[in-house]
Amino acid sequence: MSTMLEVSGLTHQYGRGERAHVAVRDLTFTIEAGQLACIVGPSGCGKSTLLRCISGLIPATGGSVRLHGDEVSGVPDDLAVVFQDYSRSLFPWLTVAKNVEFPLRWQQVSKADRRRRAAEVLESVGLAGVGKKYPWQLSGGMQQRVSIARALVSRPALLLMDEPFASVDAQTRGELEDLTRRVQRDLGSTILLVTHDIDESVYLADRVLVLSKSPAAIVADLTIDLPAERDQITTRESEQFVSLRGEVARLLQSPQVQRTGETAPETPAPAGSDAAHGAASADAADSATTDSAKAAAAEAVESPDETAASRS
Ligand SMILES: Nc1ncnc2c1ncn2[C@@H]1O[C@H](COP(=O)(O)OP(=O)(O)OP(=O)(O)O)[C@@H](O)[C@H]1O
Repeated sequence: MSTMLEVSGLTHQYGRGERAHVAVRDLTFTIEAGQLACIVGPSGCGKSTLLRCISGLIPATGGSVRLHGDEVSGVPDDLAVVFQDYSRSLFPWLTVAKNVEFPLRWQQVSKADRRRRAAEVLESVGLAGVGKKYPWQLSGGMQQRVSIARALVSRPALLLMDEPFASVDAQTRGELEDLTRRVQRDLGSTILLVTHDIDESVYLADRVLVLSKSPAAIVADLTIDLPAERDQITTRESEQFVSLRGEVARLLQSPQVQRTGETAPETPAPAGSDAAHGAASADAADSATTDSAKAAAAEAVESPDETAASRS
């Protein structure tokens, strides 16, 4: 697998002087082409800031981001973002088809090709035949499908998703999760998705990165070795799923996460170094990441006082 995204020593500080706030500090990791990685972490730890830096919407104040080897400085053409708030992402005065075609207007794509590609991608997200409607004529879940279609129409090298299913009901959320995995498999997309939902991260991902409190540091990088074919009922009932979700939940309560990145240990060797630099085999990375998770979980169980103290 080739490296799609390389984040090295990424730091972002909002403001200056006394008002300065370091949201992420010295983050290093890579995402391989075709991977679906999820980021989880406490509220306010810097997840959205990280995605904004990766997408070039805001500049890093330290370190670098590379997309297939090219340094990101501004929003790359072959990167797309899906935000939580679909109602503010779509243009209400444009039809669904025109919304989806929109990113292609700035590319050398003929009108006929734009129409064909929009229709194809709408079909791939289960919205064949709704191109002539307006976004406000659709349900919330359908509108988010339109946002996903619009993100996919330009065949991005990297798709970033920031809490994409947080504003829809539980059943729609499950459908959109399955859609995301299907799209990733069918199109070979590389996806980095932020979520607050532990179960969702395990269900969706090939890999889960757990961040500490702000400024975010990577506390664990877990390989999710569930079977590729996943099902909302049987996968979530499986022993492997329950064990993995427990591992992520314990990590999120561990002192390592509850400390801020100021005091957290450096990016853990398991995934931050080996997997990140492609130096280790998948098996080695897998066992190492699991070990780091177990160590953090053990720490959480063994030092409840410290956990409580660090939360206060
Ligand atoms: N434009 C901004 N100016 C100043 N500080 C900001 C700005 N945006 C975010 N922050 C601060 O940076 C920190 C990280 O914010 P960010 O939104 O990245 O966290 P998050 O993990 O995505 O949060 P949540 O999980 O609640 O969505 C927070 O303390 C936040 O208050």
